[in-house]
Amino acid sequence: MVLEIQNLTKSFGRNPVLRNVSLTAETGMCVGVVGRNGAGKSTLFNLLTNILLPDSGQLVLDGQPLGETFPLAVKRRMGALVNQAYLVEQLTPEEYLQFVARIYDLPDAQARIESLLAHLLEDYPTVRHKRLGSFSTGMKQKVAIASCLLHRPELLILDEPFNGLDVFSGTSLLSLLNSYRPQALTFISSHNLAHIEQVATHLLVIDNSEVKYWGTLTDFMHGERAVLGDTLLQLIQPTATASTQDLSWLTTQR
Ligand SMILES: Nc1ncnc2c1ncn2[C@@H]1O[C@H](COP(=O)(O)OP(=O)(O)OP(=O)(O)O)[C@@H](O)[C@H]1O
Repeated sequence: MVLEIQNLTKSFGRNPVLRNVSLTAETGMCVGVVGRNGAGKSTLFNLLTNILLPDSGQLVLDGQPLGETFPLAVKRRMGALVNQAYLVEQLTPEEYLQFVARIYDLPDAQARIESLLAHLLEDYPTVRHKRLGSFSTGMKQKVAIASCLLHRPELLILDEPFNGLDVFSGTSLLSLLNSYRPQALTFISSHNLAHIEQVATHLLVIDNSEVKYWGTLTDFMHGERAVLGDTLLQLIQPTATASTQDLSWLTTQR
């Protein structure tokens, strides 16, 4: 799969969020999308999943422009965790994934469902009969991630998948994503740059509505064993200064 993002531009009212975002990426790449709060990462993911329409620009998949409404056949090739993970809270995790399997027309998904849930939810045997409404934030997140992977998507879009995950679950998800990487083109965002470093092959840095960097992670780090966060700060906040706000009312001793 080859995805071309061509000059995507999006504003909300008078607020330009993305300007002329362009790149070409293909199966096997994992693109880490990073930038400050409000930089436009989720907006980009919403454009990639047809939740939002661009003001201009387009997406081209394997040479075919996707148009305003992505064809169903294209949507079936995608798996996405965007915005707040939405689950049917009355269902157990297994029932929910069976529901997702039906949407994707997967007749024999039971073995997949069992193995994914058992991998992602370490206490699966004890929680398997509980309704999702009673799950913790992190447990819900893991079920949502399982629902994105069930149909083996060729385009995997994960907006902040590590949110709510404990250190063990985060490590387990990293290993799963690294194993799955050759099967798909993955876009992933995270403010935890240690996670991005461990999973991304490529980096897309968005700042001030524009692409500040697009390329391999290795090139971004100039081939050095630098810390990704430091290199990123140099790029998007070269004259970083401490806040000048007077917060002594908060920080002085009582
Ligand atoms: N539906 C909307 N209507 C109006 N403005 C929006 C909408 N969605 C996002 N925005 C604005 O677009 C900008 C980019 O938001 P977006 O959620 O894409 O940022 P982000 O990079 O994902 O941020 P974060 O790291 O905080 O999750 C922000 O200024 C936000 O206020």
